Amino acid sequence: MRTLRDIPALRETLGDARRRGDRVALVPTMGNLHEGHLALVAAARQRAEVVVATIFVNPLQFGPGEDLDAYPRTLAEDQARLEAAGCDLLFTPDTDTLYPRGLEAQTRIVVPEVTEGLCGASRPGHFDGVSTVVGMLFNLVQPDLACFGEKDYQQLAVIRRLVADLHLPIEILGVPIVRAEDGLALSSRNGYLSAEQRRIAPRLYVTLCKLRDTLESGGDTSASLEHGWADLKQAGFDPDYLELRAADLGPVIPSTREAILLAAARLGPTRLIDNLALTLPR
Ligand SMILES: Nc1ncnc2c1ncn2[C@@H]1O[C@H](COP(=O)(O)OP(=O)(O)OP(=O)(O)O)[C@@H](O)[C@H]1O
Ligand SMILES: CC(C)(CO)[C@@H](O)C(=O)[O-]
Ligand code: BAL
Repeated sequence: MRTLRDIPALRETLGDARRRGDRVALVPTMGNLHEGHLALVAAARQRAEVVVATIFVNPLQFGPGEDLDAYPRTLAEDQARLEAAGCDLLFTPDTDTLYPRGLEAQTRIVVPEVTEGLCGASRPGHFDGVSTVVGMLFNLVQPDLACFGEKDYQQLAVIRRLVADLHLPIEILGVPIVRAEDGLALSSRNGYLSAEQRRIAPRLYVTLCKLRDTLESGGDTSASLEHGWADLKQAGFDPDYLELRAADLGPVIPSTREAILLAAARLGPTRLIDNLALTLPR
C-alpha cells in the first residue's frame, strides 16, 4: 500500500489506474481505524480493482468546543490495518493541502433538508463541513464507488443527496453497522469512555432494540419514545435525540413501513450515535 500526502502524487497515481480502465473505490475516514472501517474497506475490495482510503480529521466539520484536538491520531497502526485489509492507496493530506486559503475562505457545499434535525440540529454546520470535504475527495479521487457506514445514517443520506443533486457518477454503498459483542456500535469515540461508561454504553443499543420490538408490534410511537428516553436517562445517558423517521429520513406518515430509529446520547463528555431499522405494522 502506498501512502500519499499531496494532490499531484494522488492525481498521477490514479491517472495510471484510470488509463488501465480500473474501477476505483473510495473509503473516506478520520482514522483510528477499527473493524467498522475495515468492513468498508472489505466491501470496497470486493467491488473495485483499486481501493483508496483517506484519513483526514476534517476541522471544517468540528464545532467550537468539540473534540478536534483530542481526536485520536494513530497513523502507523492505521497503515498496518489498511495494508492487511488489502487497501491499495492511502491519501492522508495535511489541513493546508485541502484548505490552502484557510477554513473561513473555503468554498462550501451545503445540502438542504436532509441535514435538518438530528445531528444537523445538535452540531450546526457539521454537515456543511462533511459535504465540503467529501465533495472535495470525490473530485480528487473521482471514484466509481464510495463506501460509508450506516452508523452515521444521516451522513449517508446527506452524501446520497449530494451525489444526486450534483449529478456525480459515483455509486454510494451503505455498509451495515459493525458492533461489539455486547451490541455497542464500534466508533473511534468509544475510546474516550471510562471503564464504567463502557459498561453502560451498550444500553443505547438495548434501548433501540426494545423500542423496535414495541413499535413493530404496534406500540404507540410517542409513548414508546418517551419510555426509551427515560430508559436512557436512567442508564446514565444525557440523551440528545431519540427519533423515529421514515427510512429516507422524512417524517413517518400513515403509509410508512420502512422506518429507522435514530439516537444520539452523551455519556460524560462522549457523544455516541446509533440507529436501528424497523418495519412498522399496517
Ligand atoms: N461501527 C461501524 N460500522 C460501520 N461503519 C462504521 C462504523 N463506525 C464508523 N463507520 C464508518 O466509517 C466511516 C468513517 O467514520 P469515522 O472515521 O468518523 O469513524 P467513527 O468510528 O464513526 O468515528 P467517530 O467516533 O468520529 O464517529 C464512516 O463512513 C462511518 O460511518
Ligand atoms: C466522511 C468523513 C470521513 C468526512 O470527514 C467523516 O465524516 C467520517 O469519518 O464519517
Ligand atoms: N463519524 C462522523 C464524523 C464526525 O462525527 O465528525
